[in-house]
This record gives sequence, structure tokens and C-alpha cells, in this order.
Amino acid sequence: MLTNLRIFVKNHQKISSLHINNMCFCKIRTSLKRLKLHVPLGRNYSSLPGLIGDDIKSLHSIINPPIAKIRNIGIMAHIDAGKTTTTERILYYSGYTRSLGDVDDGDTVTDFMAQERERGITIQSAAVTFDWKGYRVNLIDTPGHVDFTLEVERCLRVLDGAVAVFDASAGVEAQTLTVWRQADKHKIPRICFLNKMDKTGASFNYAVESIREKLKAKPLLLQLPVGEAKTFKGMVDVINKEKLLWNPNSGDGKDFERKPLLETSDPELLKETTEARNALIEQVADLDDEFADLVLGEFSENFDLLPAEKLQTAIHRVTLAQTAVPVLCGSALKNKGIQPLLDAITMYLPSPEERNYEFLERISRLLLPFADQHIEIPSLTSGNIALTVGLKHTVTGDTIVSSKSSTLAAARRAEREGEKKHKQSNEAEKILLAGVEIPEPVFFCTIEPPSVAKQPDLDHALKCLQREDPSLKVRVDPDSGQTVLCGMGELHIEIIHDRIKREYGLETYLGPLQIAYRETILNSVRATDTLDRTLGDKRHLVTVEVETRPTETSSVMPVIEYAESVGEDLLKVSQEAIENGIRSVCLQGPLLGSPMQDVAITLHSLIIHPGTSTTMISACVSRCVQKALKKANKQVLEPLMNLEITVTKDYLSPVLADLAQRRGNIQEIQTRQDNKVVIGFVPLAEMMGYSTVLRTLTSGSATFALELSTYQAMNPQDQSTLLNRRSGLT
Ligand SMILES: Nc1nc2c(ncn2[C@@H]2O[C@H](COP(=O)(O)OP(=O)(O)OP(=O)(O)O)[C@@H](O)[C@H]2O)c(=O)[nH]1
Repeated sequence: MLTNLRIFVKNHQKISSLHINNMCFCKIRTSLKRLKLHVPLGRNYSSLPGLIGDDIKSLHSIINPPIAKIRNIGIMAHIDAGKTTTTERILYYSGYTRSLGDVDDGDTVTDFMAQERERGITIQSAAVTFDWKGYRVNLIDTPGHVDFTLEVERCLRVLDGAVAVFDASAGVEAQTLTVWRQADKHKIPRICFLNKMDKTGASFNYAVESIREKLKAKPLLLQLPVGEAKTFKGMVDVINKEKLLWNPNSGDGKDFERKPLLETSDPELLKETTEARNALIEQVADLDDEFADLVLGEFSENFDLLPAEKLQTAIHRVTLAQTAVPVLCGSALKNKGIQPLLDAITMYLPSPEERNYEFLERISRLLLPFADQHIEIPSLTSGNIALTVGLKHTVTGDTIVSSKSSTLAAARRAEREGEKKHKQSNEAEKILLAGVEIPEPVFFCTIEPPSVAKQPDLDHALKCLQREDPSLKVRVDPDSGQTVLCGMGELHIEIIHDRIKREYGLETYLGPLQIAYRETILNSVRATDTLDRTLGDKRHLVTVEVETRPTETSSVMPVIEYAESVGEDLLKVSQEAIENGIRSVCLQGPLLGSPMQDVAITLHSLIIHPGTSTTMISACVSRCVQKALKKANKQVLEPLMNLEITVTKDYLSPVLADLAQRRGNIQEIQTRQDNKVVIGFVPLAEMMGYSTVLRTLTSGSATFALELSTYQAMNPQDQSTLLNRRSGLT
């Protein structure tokens, strides 16, 4: 298993144990040879940036560029916005690949998993490293499909900046909002790239407006498009007042020219650009005091005299402060606008030293990632992204530290600092990277190995896959003993099934896909129970009285309370056993065996005979709570999903008619260019196999996004149908 590793070093010093200067010459030579052996020259890859012959200096520069020249960035967006295509162009223009890969032909660098190439979607993030005009860029292409949200989050926490890619004909879409929120959470500075400017319906203004309205972000328009949709030819660089046009005869887009806008040849465009530049200067001055002083002091009379570099430096600062987002445009597919995007990445997104990471990590074996190829490297300076192998106990979301004691010491130090600052500062939080939020799985199904003898192999495969992807949950059904997979969606489970076959050589069988329901109770019930058992010569005797009731506010875990009559001394020895007993019984509700939610349990009395084991206390509490839950009025809760469907006007009616039959609740129908966007809620149970139905209904022209909204009570009729089906009555 490969682990994505971000090396953080206090004060950005090198890690001494991995320092290249500590290596003897022959070891460096060996590394060079190894480097050449592992370089993926097979497909279209150029040699690695900077590596010319057996040149030790260039090896050093590959591994250790100055930290100010490093950019660790991610590419994120709604599904199909064009992240992978953009990444492919970036790799080509930076000289990393020698030909252009195509998502639709299944030969891109970053979508290297077989499932990605077959389906034309990104599932797993891929990291690549390349150089651009003296900068080292470590780039991660992340998936856009909602089933793989966790994959995006695990990348965001190690990045210094991100490029948000938009389909210029659609603007902000459902998953854009999700990834944007994730980037907000991890405080990632961003730039926006309005892709697909060549597509019918593409609209620069519409996309910019949707950034303003839906993302509540302040767009800084660094470019204006020249033409739109079929007429899209290039763009204007607002800061330098230059026109960037691509030579129509240059197939690969390498050939483009930058021309100053002139009063004689482009009077209209020049006027528009001057207005846009002035507006940009005012906007940045509003957000950055240093720049405001400069503008008001020296250049208030004539903004034209303001040097481009001053404006660019100020834009860098506001991007870093995340008070605004630079916006660029282009068409990755038609090879337009990628080189300026690369310039903007190096110019506006921060270097690692501009971000606040303040702790040390140490590791033994390091690899530089090039999508599915890796090169072993002897050392790395802080601020880089690398891979390491062989860590047996790490899972996605872990932070690797040099030692527990140094982390604790750093945390204590930070706490003291925090206290000094009157407890206002949250320094302690800086010690650890924010954890990844693991979404709740909404689907599950049983999985069986081809024979009982293969069960250990299946367990091993699932254990490894879970370490990579904590949104995959695995449990054993206590009644049937079967292994159950719980995932984020149909596609997620399908991909896991496929990976078990391809990567672990195991042909497994999946049971029917089922919805992850929950249960709750509607009234208060009391129950008492006594457990009296003699094991050997020891008597175990417990008597408990509990009350179960619905909670007022939503709570996934059971709320546990103790009546005053239950003595504190008694609780000291038994509290853990009691709470274990309650939690275990709440994992399997009385109706469907689904987890209980919104339930509070009060322990009213507890009598324990001396010498009774904690296991017996747990067992008695479990049984008593179960009794109370069974007596209560019960309710099944089903996952309710947020649904967003984008469909052309012609197919709106059949889509709406179909949704009505699926218990869909339409909230809003928006108009987005030539498309209608249907926004609403629908129970997940009604959405099994929906992608096929939607494709048939709309001749493949519609797309949809589904995300868990909440759990809602099922109506009595649907609930009884479900219970009958589960008990085999219908
Ligand atoms: N017209 C047009 N189509 C594009 C452009 N960029 C990408 N596409 C097409 O859009 C589709 C999706 O492109 P991808 O690059 O796979 O998009 P993605 O965002 O990586 O997709 P996921 O990783 O699955 O979320 C493909 O059919 C591309 O050929 C563009 O600039 N213009």
C-alpha cells in the first residue's frame, strides 16, 4: 500500500536523517540508476524534469527545489467539468508527456486505474510532479463523483492551493458546492478555471455570476474571453492588456501569440479591458490595505500607470487570504488557455512556506509520484508531496509524526503559547492536520468469497481497501455470519467489487444492494430485568431498570443518562460496561436490525451483587434496553437524498413525471442556459438503478447528482411493505 505523505519540517529545515548531503557519492549514483530504470518512458512520458544524464546536481534539483518555488495543488470540480483533460494538457505543455491523452480514448496519465479508463471518470486521486518556468508543481487530480467525496477530502488536507474547474456552460454545480465547502474547511486558497468555453451554451458571465451567488466568493476577473462557444478563440489578459490567440493550425495548442491590445486594431476590446482592469484594481484595493495605500498614493490619477507586478503581488496576497478568487477561462479539450492557467498557478497560489504547518515528520523510504509510476528518492525538503511504502498500521486520514512524545511536547508548547495569548489563539489545532470527515454509508450488500477457504483472502483485501478508503465500511452480520459491505453509492460498491477481482485476484459474489435504514422510537417505555447466573462457584446477579425515550434533537449515538438514585460509587466500577451494553443493543434496532437514532436511555436503578463480572452487567443492561425498545412504538427512518438533475428542456416533462412516481419532492426548477436544473428531495430507496432509467428517458442527455440530506420517517404504508418484504411475507 502506498501512503500519501506530506513532509512538514519545523522552520522548513531539512530532515537530517534523509539529508542528501549525508549520502556518499556512490549511493547517489545508485539512486540515479534506479531513477532511470523506474522512469516511465514506455508511453508518452518525457524524461523527468531537470534530469539530464547522470548529473548529480540535476538530481538534487529534482528532489530539492527551493521551497518558495514549490506549488502543491489539487484540481477539483463537479463530475465531468474537465479536471482530467485539464491535467493532461498541463502535463503536455510542461513537457512531462509527449502526446496528448484523452479521457474519451481512455489513455490519460492520471486516470490509470482500469475502472477509470473504462468509465472515463476519476475514482482515485493521482499525484504527478512537473516543472513550469522554474517552479516545481506537485499536482493532484481528484474525483468529481459524489461517491468519492472522501477521496477529495483526504487530498485537500495536504494541499497548499487548488484549481477549481467549472464547465462554463453549467457554472456552479452540485458537487462544486461540496468540494468548495471542503476546501473552505481546510482553508485552501483557490483559483477558478472556467473550462469548456468552446461548448455550445458556454457563458463566461453566467459562470462568474454563479460563483458569486452560489459560492458566495468574490471573483477577480483576470481574463475576458475572446468569443464564446463555437466562436471561442482565446482570451484577453486583463492585467497586461494583451490578447492571447491560438493558432488554428496548431493542433496541440502549443503555438499561441500574445499581442498588446491597440487602439487602432481593437478599440472596443481595449475599452472593455481597461474598464475590467480598473474594476479589478478597485476590487483588490478594497480587500488589501497595502495595495490600497499604493493605488491611492501614487496611481489614483491614472490606473494605467500601475505596474502589472504590483497588481499581481496584491492578487497573490488576497488569494492567500482567501478573500477573493482569481478567475481564468479556456478550453482544455481545444487546447486553449492552459499555459496562462499554469502561469496563474505559480503566480497566485501559495508556496508551502506561506502556509502554517509547524511540525515534523520522519520516514525511511520515499518515492516521488508520477501517477502510477514512482521513483525512489533519497531525501526531500519540507513542503513537498511524496509517497512512502510499508506502513502497516496507517489509514487514510492519519497524520504521521516523528514520535508520540515530540507531538505531545509540541502540543503542550502550543497550549502554553495559547494561554499566553489569553487563550484566544487556537495554536494547539495547528499541531495536527484537520481529520477527514467520513460520510455515512447509505447502501450495503453482502459479499461472499468463491469458497470458504478464500474467506481470509477476502478479509485481507477488504482490510487493505478500508485503510485506503474509510468511507467503505465492512461488518459481519451477527445472524447470518455473512460479510457486509457498506458504501456511499451503487458505483462505489461496484468499483470495490471490481478492485477485489483485479487487484486481489478474487472473484466474489455480491448480494442485492440494500438501503441502510435506521430506526427510532416514538414514545417512552420503562423496563426492568434481572440476570442471575452462577458460573463455577461465582454468582453473578444484576438488576436494572431503564427508560427509553425519543430525543428532542437529532442524535446518531444513544444519549445515556443516569437517575440521581444510581450511586456514584456503583457507576465508577460499572459505567463503561453499562454504556457498552447500551451502544451495542442500539446498533441493531428491533424492526430491521438497523442502527437506532434519536434515542435517549435513562438508567433508573442498578443493583449489583458483589463479584458480578462487567460482562454480565453489560449483558443485563443490553437485554433490558432491548426489552424496552421492543415494547415502544417503533418507526423506520429512510435516507432522504438531495437530488439535482440537469436536463435539456425537451426532456423535462418525462423526467418530472418519473420523479413523481419515485416519491420525489421538487423544490425548484432553475434555468441554466439551454438546460433545466431540477432540485429536490427523493428517498434513496426509489433511486436504485436511476442512472440507467435517466439515460433511457433523456437519450443520455441528462446528468444527476445525489447526496444524503437526512433520515426521514417512512410513511406507515411504505414501512409495512418494507417490513413484510424483509420478513418474506410479500
Ligand atoms: N467541449 C469540451 N469538452 C471538454 C472539455 N474538457 C473536457 N471535456 C470533455 O468532458 C468530458 C469529461 O472530461 P474529464 O476531463 O474526464 O472530466 P473530469 O472532471 O476529470 O471528470 P471526473 O474525473 O469523472 O469527475 C470528456 O468527454 C471530455 O472530453 C472542453 O474544454 N470542452
